[in-house]
Amino acid sequence: MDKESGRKVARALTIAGSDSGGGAGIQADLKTFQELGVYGMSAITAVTAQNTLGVQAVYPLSSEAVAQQIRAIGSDIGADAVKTGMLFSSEIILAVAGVIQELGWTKVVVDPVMIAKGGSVLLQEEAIRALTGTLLPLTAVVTPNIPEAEKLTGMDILGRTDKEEAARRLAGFGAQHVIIKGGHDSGTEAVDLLFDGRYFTELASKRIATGHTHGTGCTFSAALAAGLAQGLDIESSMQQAKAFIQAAIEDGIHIGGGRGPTNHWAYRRSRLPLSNT
Ligand SMILES: Nc1ncnc2c1ncn2[C@@H]1O[C@H](COP(=O)(O)OP(=O)(O)OP(=O)(O)O)[C@@H](O)[C@H]1O
Ligand SMILES: Cc1ncc(CO)c(N)n1
Repeated sequence: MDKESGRKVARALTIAGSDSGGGAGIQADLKTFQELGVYGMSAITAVTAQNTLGVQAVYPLSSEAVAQQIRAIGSDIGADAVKTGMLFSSEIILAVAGVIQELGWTKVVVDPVMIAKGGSVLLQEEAIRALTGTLLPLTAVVTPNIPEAEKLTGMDILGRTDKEEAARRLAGFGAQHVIIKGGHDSGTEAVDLLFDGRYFTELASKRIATGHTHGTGCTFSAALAAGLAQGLDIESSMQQAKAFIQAAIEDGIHIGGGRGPTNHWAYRRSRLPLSNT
């Protein structure tokens, strides 16, 4: 609660890696929270030296440093929703899961970031078991892209039936909801599949032909967490997140010599009333 205005302020925390280029990771998450009117906070897991051309170096923090940042927030400010992004190692995953449990947070969005679009490793191979074994049981929504869903479940995903089976397996690890994202699919639409443990719902949008897709997954999961922080249910949060990322991709920012970032202010601008001037 803001004591002076008496208004309740929605608060969201991202636990993720820093992208020096500003298009993905912590930077994308905080921009997204801000654009959606949510107070953003961060616990940094690793610093990456990164730009539109790729990841040049990764410097992970100690699991203690990560846990302390989260506890600092939990013991004072609090968070209405949390998202995780790049977690890098099993030590960091175990620490994050431990503190989330300690603080009793339930609106937890897990984006199981593994490999950057340029191919750099953002999650060590041996950490996959820690993710499925300790973090997914605490998760309200897990948001893998197709290669991540394949890795987590150990199965190939070739079509809709496989996607459904993978979603069931991810729910089997304890995630309450699963969204398998369709950015890596072929086809004229980008179709995201939501599974709530019983039913499947699809959310499709026109696939945009663009090279400016750096940070799409981070931005989508941050928008999802922002919606949950604001008290929306999972389906409404997903609709808002899909509209947010669609606008951000459509209006990509043309900077750098490689895969450019999306435009985090495009959604707000698309909703502004037209001026008469
Ligand atoms: N070209 C596109 N056109 C429209 N929507 C897209 C496109 N690419 C991705 N999306 C949407 O963006 C969101 C993120 O999906 P995507 O599969 O790209 O995530 P990701 O691979 O995890 O991203 P990242 O590389 O940042 O980790 C989803 O809602 C997806 O449907
Ligand atoms: C720090 C960071 N997190 C996530 C991604 C995935 O987009 C990235 N490239 N960098």
